[in-house]
Amino acid sequence: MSLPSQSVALLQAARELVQNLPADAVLLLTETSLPWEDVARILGDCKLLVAAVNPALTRSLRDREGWIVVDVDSEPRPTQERMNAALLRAVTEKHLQPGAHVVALYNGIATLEDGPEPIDTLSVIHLGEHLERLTPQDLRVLADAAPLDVLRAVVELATEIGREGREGQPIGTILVVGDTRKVLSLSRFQNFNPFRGYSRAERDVRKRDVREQIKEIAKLDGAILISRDGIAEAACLHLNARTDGVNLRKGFGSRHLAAAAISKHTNAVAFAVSQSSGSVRVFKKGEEVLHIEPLARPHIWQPFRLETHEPER
Ligand SMILES: Nc1ncnc2c1ncn2[C@@H]1O[C@H](COP(=O)(O)OP(=O)(O)OP(=O)(O)O)[C@@H](O)[C@H]1O
Repeated sequence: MSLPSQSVALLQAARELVQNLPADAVLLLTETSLPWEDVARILGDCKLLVAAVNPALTRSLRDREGWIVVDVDSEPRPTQERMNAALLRAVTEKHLQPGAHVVALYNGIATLEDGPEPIDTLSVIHLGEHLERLTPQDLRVLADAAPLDVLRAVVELATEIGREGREGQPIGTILVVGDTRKVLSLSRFQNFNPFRGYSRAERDVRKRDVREQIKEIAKLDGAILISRDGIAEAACLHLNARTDGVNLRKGFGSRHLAAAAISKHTNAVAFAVSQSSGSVRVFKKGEEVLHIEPLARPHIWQPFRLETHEPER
């Protein structure tokens, strides 16, 4: 197998951009297997991150010195989202600095129904302030509330709810993670619990399809409670923790206040997704410890810049 000439040209362009801009790394998001020796030869000493839809494609690369395999889930999702997820993961795993410049190669123009497609697009991505907000240290601040993989899944869920809304409408919610018994004792159900009757596997937020279901549930009024091992336990909760002594900056309303208060009176962390801005604020012990501006809301979040270059023919 040899590299198609278009891929050769794109890889050469990526290498030149890394040297001349300069940029920090090449991110290769591939849907097909590639002759990796050729890729290595063309990219030379560029730092390379490889993310593949099918994990079998990158299995042989895991032990390769200097190459970094970034895991992305294999569920069908738009390329832009997959790339954002790969970049976010590369940052949280410390392969990239939050302010890094990355040359990304991927298939941006789908021509087949659902078959794997060759890379055809090159983008220069300047990771901006939105990612600076989400370093591994930040996640570690939350680490005693739940294991890292659960926190990552909840961060992803919260930012997606903030970014996407539902049926074209922005939505807000509160996701409370951990200390379930105490949280329930300080809450009341506003409606039937929609998670009732489902198995643990069907409520595990580490699974993408479960997160998709939860996005639907997030439309309902009230908070969603997730156990520290990542199982969605309850929704439609009105949080009743006392709010006196909770100091929030001006401009926050009752949703953020309720999130801060529940985190003050329990060992849970609370993610408030703002309906008005799409931002996610995480509270622990009554204080805001993390602020995440969702990616790919380009009309609002200017720091994320994307420049697309067509390959020269
Ligand atoms: N104690 C609570 N428990 C659960 N949800 C609550 C609670 N208080 C308010 N909410 C939710 O927050 C909504 C009102 O949000 P409000 O605009 O007052 O807050 P906010 O902090 O400004 O949030 P946003 O940025 O989303 O507007 C309510 O409709 C309800 O869904």
